[in-house]
Amino acid sequence: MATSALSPASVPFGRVAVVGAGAWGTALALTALRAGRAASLWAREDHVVAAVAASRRNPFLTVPVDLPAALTVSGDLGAVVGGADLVLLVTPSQHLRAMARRCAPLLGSGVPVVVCAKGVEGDSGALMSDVVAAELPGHPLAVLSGPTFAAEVALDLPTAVTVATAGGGAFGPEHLAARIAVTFASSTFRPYLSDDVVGVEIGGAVKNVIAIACGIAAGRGLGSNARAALITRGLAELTRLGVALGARPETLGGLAGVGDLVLTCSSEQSRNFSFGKALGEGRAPQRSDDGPVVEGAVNAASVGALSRRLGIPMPICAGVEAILGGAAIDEIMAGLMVGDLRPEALTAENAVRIANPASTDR
Ligand SMILES: NC(=O)C1=CN([C@@H]2O[C@H](COP(=O)(O)OP(=O)(O)OC[C@H]3O[C@@H](n4cnc5c(N)ncnc54)[C@H](O)[C@@H]3O)[C@@H](O)[C@H]2O)C=CC1
Ligand SMILES: O=C(CO)COP(=O)(O)O
Repeated sequence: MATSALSPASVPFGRVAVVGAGAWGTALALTALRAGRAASLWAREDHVVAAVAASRRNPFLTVPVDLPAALTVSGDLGAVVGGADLVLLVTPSQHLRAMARRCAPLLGSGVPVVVCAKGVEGDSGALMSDVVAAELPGHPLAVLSGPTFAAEVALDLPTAVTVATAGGGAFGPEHLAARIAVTFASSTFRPYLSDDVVGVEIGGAVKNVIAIACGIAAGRGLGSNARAALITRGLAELTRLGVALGARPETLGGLAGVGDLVLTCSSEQSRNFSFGKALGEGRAPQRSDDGPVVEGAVNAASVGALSRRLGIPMPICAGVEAILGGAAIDEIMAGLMVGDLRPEALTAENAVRIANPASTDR
């Protein structure tokens, strides 16, 4: 069993329940098991429970990894979350509220909940942590995010993540983020701690939209320079939105911002990037409600609505939203190259300045 070098004095949570047996929930359950915890996984689909029972494989996981017999996979939500002392919510963002609501009467009193979905709620523009706080009052909250292709985590390849909890203060051994970190830490899975929940969440939600933009550019054959520009100016967009919501700019320079942008915007392993690439090539990307989630395709609109409500200019995200609404790709991409020439704004100080709604910085 791998051991943790991080916060060795923290007591790990012993029984981890994972709600959502998609690729990421499955990989996180495996990570908990590898770190020496008991883990159980709730699957929404009967066929997933049946497939695991028959072959120890989950069809949502695209790599051939056998799930150990020690991993309980069940469709009985109460049985999965009832005995847990830590619960991970890993459903797509647009279904997270309903899942949290279903969990409410089933969770033990005061059991901490970790948000692992990446997105902003459609109607409300709420962050996932706010959604869960509203549905599960009395349960301490954390967010786990970062550059983490589920397939690579399932294959036990080296990965670093950020675990964020609100409230600040020193990360002593009793701190929730420290306890969550040791629960999952191993020689191949390294959590870092943060007290900037908003920054970590905004990074994860917005990078999916930027990844679609990068995919579109790749599909259109716009080259590597364009991709680097989209990643960097995408970082400016998620930084200014995050700062407007109270995040610290340096959080967006970390794993949950730059780290996840670099990963998702430069690999066809990313569903968001691949979705964008198909669009850029003029193909209709395949998507279904029961298939792999493409969060950016849903979140382009929710991020767009939130940015407009706050008066934050996010032209790349707005461009993706417009393309998904039927606008001509070439016109939108060309539109990103015009406008007043202005100082580049990416530093902490500038991020605060450009969070000013009066700015039209691109
Ligand atoms: N796959 C990855 O590499 C990573 C995914 N994430 C995030 O994790 C979240 C879950 O994504 P994946 O595990 O990749 O999903 P997936 O694409 O592997 O599977 C789809 C999931 O959606 C669930 N689902 C579909 N309709 C639902 C409904 N009405 N209610 C509840 N659940 C429903 C399915 O049961 C299944 O678990 C997303 O927010 C994603 O952005 C985060 C990091 C890595
Ligand atoms: O969030 C992810 C990696 O950190 C997964 O990205 P995709 O959903 O684009 O595959």
